[in-house]
Amino acid sequence: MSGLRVVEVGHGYGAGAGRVEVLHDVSLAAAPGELVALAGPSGSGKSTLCHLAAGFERPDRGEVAVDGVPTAGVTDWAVVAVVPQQHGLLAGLSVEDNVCLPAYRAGVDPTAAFSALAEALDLDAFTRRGVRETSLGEQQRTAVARALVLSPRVAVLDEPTGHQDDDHVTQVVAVLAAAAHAGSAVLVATHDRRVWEVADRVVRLDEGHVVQGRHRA
Ligand SMILES: Nc1ncnc2c1ncn2[C@@H]1O[C@H](COP(=O)(O)OP(=O)(O)OP(=O)(O)O)[C@@H](O)[C@H]1O
Repeated sequence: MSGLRVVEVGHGYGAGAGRVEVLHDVSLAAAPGELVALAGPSGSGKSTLCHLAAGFERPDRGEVAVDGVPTAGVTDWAVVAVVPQQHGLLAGLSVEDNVCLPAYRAGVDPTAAFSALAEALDLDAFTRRGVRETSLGEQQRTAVARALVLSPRVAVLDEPTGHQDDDHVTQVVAVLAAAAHAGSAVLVATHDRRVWEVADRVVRLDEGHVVQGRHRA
């Protein structure tokens, strides 16, 4: 199956008595063109699942793959791109260079994608500024733009609206929906109902178990 596939994943941290089992037999999928929201209480395992989906870690058990290839071996942001909870921007670079970095690395001209994302995410007023001289919300939107600049096959976003006001939440949600509409498989870990409302599916985690899925009415 194409897109993101998580099959019977178990994952934890530490060893011996201090071992914490975080994910238990978790399966989910995001097909190309689908926006899947990952919901659940704090500590339920959303970020852990995002890390695995992004390929930052290899699952202890089960499989996490994009188009059949384990994400842990994928470094190409045209295949899997991510917005980590802490954004992961390069502090020494401008907003524009952060957004365009995946394109520079891939040898792709980012001009058209950058200007569309900068306008859609209200970055235009500070694109030449260093990211250190921008607000946390601006940094978060910069990280969203960076994840989408190559129109990745899979985009994984951890709480991408957490630092946004209402108007900017609307912009981020619209950009994520547009990315899915354009063919990306989009996985969004979020407490934000406004993301759940546009999602094709909401997968809920509780203590590392999938407890329900909801198809949009
Ligand atoms: N490196 C680690 N070592 C040990 N335990 C960890 C580690 N990372 C996460 N955990 C634990 O795993 C559990 C799940 O954490 P995770 O960050 O995935 O939850 P979350 O659902 O994203 O929470 P939040 O909504 O607060 O961001 C928590 O109990 C957390 O303390």
